[in-house]
Amino acid sequence: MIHVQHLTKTYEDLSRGSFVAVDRVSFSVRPGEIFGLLGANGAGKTTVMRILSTVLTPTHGIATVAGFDVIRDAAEVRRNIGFVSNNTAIYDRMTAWEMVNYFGKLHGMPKAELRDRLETLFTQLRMNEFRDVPGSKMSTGMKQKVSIARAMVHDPPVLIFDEATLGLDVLVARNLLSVVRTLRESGKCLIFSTHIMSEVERLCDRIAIMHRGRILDSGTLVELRSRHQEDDFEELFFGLLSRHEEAELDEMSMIGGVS
Ligand SMILES: Nc1ncnc2c1ncn2[C@@H]1O[C@H](COP(=O)(O)OP(=O)(O)OP(=O)(O)O)[C@@H](O)[C@H]1O
Repeated sequence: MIHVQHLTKTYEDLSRGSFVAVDRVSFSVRPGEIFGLLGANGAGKTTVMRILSTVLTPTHGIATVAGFDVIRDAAEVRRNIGFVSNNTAIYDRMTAWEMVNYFGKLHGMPKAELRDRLETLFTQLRMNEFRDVPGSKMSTGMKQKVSIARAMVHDPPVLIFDEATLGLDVLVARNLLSVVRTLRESGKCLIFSTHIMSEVERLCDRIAIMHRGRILDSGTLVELRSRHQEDDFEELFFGLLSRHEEAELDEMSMIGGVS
């Protein structure tokens, strides 16, 4: 469903010059699977997600979603994905129902089909009790559900969650994770980025650990634990990062020694 191969993104930055934010990243995600991108701030997760949602173009490499190339077939990719982040705009004066309906119309959905879809979504996400509440009166949890419903209105096979639990209280974050699990059961292909280790541990079928634009390792939790002979996931994560940093320092000192 999602195939990413040697994906690279370089930003031209005034202070840093040419900066490689994503460096030859490769992974695949299947239907019915939750793939977790785990990394600290600045690891490059959002950049990968933005490339997959066609907001950014890669500098090198290939990314396809549902068989469509993110550059050549951007419109098809957008039809096949839903994007959920933590800062989706919620319009103060529109009700939950109006907002999701509005996005369905933007996707060109016929009226009757859209109404049925909204009924299904509002039931599935337990949104019926606030379907007529305007954005200005919604709690954070309600807003997050509207963002998810909005991303799902056209029933895309692929859903991208970029740091979607950021700023949510424990209960709301827990609900969101349970929605993500339900989506997996319905066969959706899900990619989920976070810096919270317990979330990937509890939720993701496979995990890629990202640091400074690179994937340091990826696999199921069981595979990662056995490969690194470490049961404590936090220790595993920091061990990987520090070994990577040491290797980079060695590389730099070798280059320094040669020149
Ligand atoms: N438009 C841009 N121009 C220059 N540099 C950028 C731009 N966008 C992101 N970066 C840099 O690219 C790197 C990766 O950023 P990105 O937002 O993808 O990481 P992230 O893992 O999602 O982190 P965060 O959780 O902080 O969003 C960071 O060093 C960031 O400063």
